[in-house]
Amino acid sequence: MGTRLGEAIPKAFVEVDGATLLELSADAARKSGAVDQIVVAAPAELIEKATALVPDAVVVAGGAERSDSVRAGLAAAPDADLFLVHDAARALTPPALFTSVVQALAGGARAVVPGVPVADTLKRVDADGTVVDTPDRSELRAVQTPQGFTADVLREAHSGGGDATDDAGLVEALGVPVRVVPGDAMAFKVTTQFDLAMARMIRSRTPSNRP
Ligand SMILES: Nc1ccn([C@@H]2O[C@H](COP(=O)(O)OP(=O)(O)OP(=O)(O)O)[C@@H](O)[C@H]2O)c(=O)n1
Ligand SMILES: C[C@](O)(CO)[C@H](O)COP(=O)(O)O
Repeated sequence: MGTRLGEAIPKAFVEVDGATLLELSADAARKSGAVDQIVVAAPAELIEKATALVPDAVVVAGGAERSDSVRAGLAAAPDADLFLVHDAARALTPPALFTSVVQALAGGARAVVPGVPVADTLKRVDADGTVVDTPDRSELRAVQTPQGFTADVLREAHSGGGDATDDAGLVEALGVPVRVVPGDAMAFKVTTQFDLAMARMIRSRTPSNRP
């Protein structure tokens, strides 16, 4: 719904320089050449609009939480061997990142996430706002999407109906190793107005990136 963004419409339908986040994300997947079929999980009342924006996609009704939307997408592609789960909000993701995740899957990994080193020092904080400890940031990665999985792994991870902030979290709970490949700063998630302003500025300066 884009609550943190605070626009009047759901986030995927917000425009950046004439194209919606949804169109930009679908276009990056398409341009990668690594994706055979796009499935879009959209708010139920916006299925028609999503279909008009991404006519080559299968469009399904998403769910209340991210994982519910992923499960709806899984159900719509029963014959897929591999799945890439991508946030519409990461609209400037370079097509090459899709390719690199698929290449890691082709190389034998069953679960792959793009990750970037964290630049800030991170603190674990308790409910009162007091620092508990400082994790060693050299061991930490900020992970992005597309996250790639073999179909059997992603289906099993979602079979219990659980919720997690990313799909890899559900896969980790199965004990399946998750490979990290280098992420890309351009795959940032449009979450706040600052991110949206950044996306608009970047896109207005990179015309070759237009669909
Ligand atoms: N019920 C949901 C919630 C999120 N998403 C996907 O998860 C991505 C990242 O989620 P987030 O940035 O949290 O989007 P919102 O839930 O819209 O943001 P907010 O929490 O601010 O409302 C979205 O782009 C969308 O692709 C989804 O498919 N279904
Ligand atoms: C999947 C994700 O983009 C990986 O960083 C992230 O966890 C999504 O979180 P959100 O709260 O749904 O934006």
